[in-house]
Parts: sequence; C-alpha cells; structure tokens
Amino acid sequence: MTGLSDQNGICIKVLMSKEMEHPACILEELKQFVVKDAPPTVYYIPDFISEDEESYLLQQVYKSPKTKWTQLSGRRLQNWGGLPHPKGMLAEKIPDWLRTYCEKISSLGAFSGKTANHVLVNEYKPGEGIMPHEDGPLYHPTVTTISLGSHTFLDFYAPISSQEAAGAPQTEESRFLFSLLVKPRSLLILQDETYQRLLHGIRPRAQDTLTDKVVNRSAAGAVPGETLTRGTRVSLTIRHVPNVMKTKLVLGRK
Ligand SMILES: O=C(O)CCC(=O)C(=O)O
Ligand SMILES: [Fe+2]
Repeated sequence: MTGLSDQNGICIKVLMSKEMEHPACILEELKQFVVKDAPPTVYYIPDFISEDEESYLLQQVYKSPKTKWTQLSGRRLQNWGGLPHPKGMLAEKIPDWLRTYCEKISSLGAFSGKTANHVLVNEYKPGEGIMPHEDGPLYHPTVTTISLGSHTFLDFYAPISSQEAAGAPQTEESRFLFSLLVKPRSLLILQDETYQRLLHGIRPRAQDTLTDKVVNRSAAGAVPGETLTRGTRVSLTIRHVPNVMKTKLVLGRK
C-alpha cells in the first residue's frame, strides 16, 4: 500500500491487490456438458439463456453509448470492467445488466470461486471474424461466452511448434484441428488445454457447413451436411482478471 498526500491535505491511497490463481474447479452438474470429442476442456451448454434474456441483452448492448464501441478489422467491440494490464487492471464498475451474468456464470465455479470482473462484447456481421489467437496470461485461464443473435463456428488451431517454426512454414489450414458450433443463447466454457495451448478464431464467412470436424454437432442439435447462414452475432466473453489494482480515493482535510 502506498499513501500519497498533496499540498491541500488530500490523501490518495492506492491499494494494490494481486489475487492468487487457483486450479480450475467446475461443479459436478457441468460435467454432463463436456464436449468429449474436444481436447480438455470444453463445456457447451445449449439454451443457457432464454429468448427474452437474449433480446434484453441485445437491447442493452445496442443502447450503450456509441463511444463504448471500438471498430476493429472484421468486428467491433465494447470493453467492460477495465483494461487488463500486466501491472494490474484498473477496475471499472460493470453495469447491472452484465453483472448479473458475471455472477451467474461465476456461481457455476467457472473461475475457481472468483467472480468474473471483465466482459468483452464482440459484434460480427456475416462474413466477419477474428484471427486465430490466444487469450493470454492476463486472465484466469477460463473464458466463458454467451452468444446472441446468430450461430458461429469457433475454430481451433495447434500452436506453431518450435520445430516447424524453424523448418517449413505451416499453413493455418494444416494447424486447424476442429470447430465448435456455437448457437445463439448458448454458454461456452473453455479451459485447460483448449484455453492454454490451442489458438481459437472465427473464419470470416457468411455460411458454415456441418462436417465431422464440428465436434459438438450432436450437443448443438445439428444435422451433418447442413449449411447454416450467419446473421449478426454478438458474443459476451466473460472472464476473471486476477490482477486488479484497487484504487481507493480518500478525500478529506487533515
Ligand atoms: O466471439 C467469440 O466467441 C470469440 C471472441 C474472442 O475470441 C475474444 O474476444 O478473445
Ligand atoms: Fe479469444
């Protein structure tokens, strides 16, 4: 803890807190939702929210101030809860409409007893996507995603191995492993190897065809060979950032 005092006797105390990470622990009830044909560990929960909740959440997303949106290539996003930073995230209040879901998902045990404190809202129009990437070390190694408005395919890739990095370059296609069909109103939970080792991305497509590479096709109620047309999808990626800088402003006269 550091204490700073300015000339007017206004005291600003900055409390730094670094929460410890705990091993992942998901409640027994979630076990039935494990996608067995994916590497450890993917939970896919269809109809986690109702259609009314979906409409409400979409309404809230689109009611947010225009300045909340950041336009990126291939998607736009809203960041809630603060900007994760290696030195600690300066936490910002999460609005009630998102906090409800942070708490609901955390109560499943998704973040080892901690409560989610960060939400990214991504919006993808048909034909948009996100490059293969890792979510990285600033988060508790679990990401939970509620999907709204449309399905998508989330694609998984092997990391570029040091062996192959030195030799022949690998193509994205040769590193592709499997896809998940993520339907609207579903909750997806990724942790362990799928979070820590693999990369994930969304191909910029307007249509997706169900092949046997879609490992959760039965849980998602999909027919092999079927082609699904994408609409606008909004995803809420709900996470826990362990390293939070708690600033406590104490204003007063000495
Ligand atoms: O929209 C999604 O489901 C994936 C988003 C994502 O990978 C991310 O925000 O890191
Ligand atoms: Fe991601």
